[in-house]
Amino acid sequence: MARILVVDDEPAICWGIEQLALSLGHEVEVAASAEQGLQIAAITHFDLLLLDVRLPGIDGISALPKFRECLISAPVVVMTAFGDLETAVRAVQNGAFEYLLKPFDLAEVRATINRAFELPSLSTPQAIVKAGGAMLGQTQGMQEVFKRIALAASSEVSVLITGEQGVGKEEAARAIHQHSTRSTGPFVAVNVKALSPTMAEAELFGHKIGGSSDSFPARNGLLLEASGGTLFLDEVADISLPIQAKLIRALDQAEVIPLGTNRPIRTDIRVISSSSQDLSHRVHSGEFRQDLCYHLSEFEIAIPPLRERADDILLLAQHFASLLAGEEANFTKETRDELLQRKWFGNLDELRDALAQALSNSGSGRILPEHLPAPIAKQTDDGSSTVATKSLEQLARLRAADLLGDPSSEGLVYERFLEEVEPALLQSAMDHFSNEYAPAARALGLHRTTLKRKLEQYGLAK
Ligand SMILES: Nc1ncnc2c1ncn2[C@@H]1O[C@H](COP(=O)(O)OP(=O)(O)OP(=O)(O)O)[C@@H](O)[C@H]1O
Repeated sequence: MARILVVDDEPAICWGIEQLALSLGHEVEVAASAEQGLQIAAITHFDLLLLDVRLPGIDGISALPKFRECLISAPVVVMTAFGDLETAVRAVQNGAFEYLLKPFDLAEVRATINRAFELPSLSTPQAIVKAGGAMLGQTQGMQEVFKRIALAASSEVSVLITGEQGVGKEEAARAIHQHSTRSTGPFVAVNVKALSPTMAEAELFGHKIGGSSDSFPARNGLLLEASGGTLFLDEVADISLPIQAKLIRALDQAEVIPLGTNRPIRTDIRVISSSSQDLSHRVHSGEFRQDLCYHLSEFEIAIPPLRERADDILLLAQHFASLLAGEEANFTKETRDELLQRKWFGNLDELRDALAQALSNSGSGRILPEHLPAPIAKQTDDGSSTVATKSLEQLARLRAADLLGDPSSEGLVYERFLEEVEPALLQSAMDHFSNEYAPAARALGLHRTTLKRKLEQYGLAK
């Protein structure tokens, strides 16, 4: 049995947690403000504190250091409905071991209480955290990411960040570095895909040119450059097996042996990696070393694709447009609807690029749907691409905008537009029905002679 203090000004939340904790066999006291909670904590021993952020009087995070003095090593769970990266980092910095996002269900609270008493290795935050962080997100999915970034920043464990291309993996890695004790050291990002196969080893581990075999390398290599800071291995799944073997050795021993030398040099690096592929699949298929996979993924952060955090789309669109144009963009209702209904298979990269193009097409800050480029197609497993919903409509809009803006098309826009799309449709129908007019005409809903005439007109008749 443990003693739990719940500080929240919402009686219903206190009651719910109290009932749950009692059913788990714990004792509970509740307080409606930080001040009241501190008075109770000063005279009673507690094993766990559940602390709300928004409270009347002192807010929960500002009160955390005082609670820490009373509670000494007891874990603290911060509860908030207003999580952003900054809140998460401050919570961890001030001694919280986890935070719960409101609204939460009781199963989550139960799991959190149980975890608190297990005291995982990340429970002792050590970071002196810098303020700042340019990552935006108000959806549950991103709040969870912020929480995990904050936890990762407070420790030295290796981190594997997973997610589709363009979801913000590098941004997350930078945030971890920036909020960690290594923030004054270098952040060295290695784009593994871009490493030339022949030079990869030299680029990573350094090399010397000529001279005696134990002289200092002529080039330091990226691992040494990252010493004292963070090494970010972008798309780590693409590292070749021979380099994987050298890398695991370097990380295990905390030293590198530059090419052409036999003298190991000590390193002090924290590794963060990213992958848009499932690393465990690569392990199973023998393309990735299991020991390296373990070494790199002591802690994992999965960033959801943009289409699964639709409530962040407009926030991010406005953010990118302001960054690009230097002022707030004006999205019409149709544009907002269009932004919201797209799948964004290229994630934030696609959103940012689409806005850059839209701003240039619009010539002003007022962005209409036809200013946006066609959506990126989704890659299927066989490498081919399926056109994303509405991309045809978008292409049509773009082409229509071109024709409408061309004075030589005056009075001919409809005809020219049809001339561009009709042949493809007619030809597809003919191909599908092995050049037989009757079934093709039936499927198209045209008279047979009309189909024949149109095919002749476009020079497609057989
Ligand atoms: N939460 C966020 N808030 C604001 N901007 C973000 C956020 N996440 C990412 N970005 C921006 O979105 C773009 C894509 O992010 P990033 O390069 O980190 O993605 P990635 O997953 O590493 O991409 P890739 O798989 O192509 O390497 C960058 O311009 C980055 O600054």
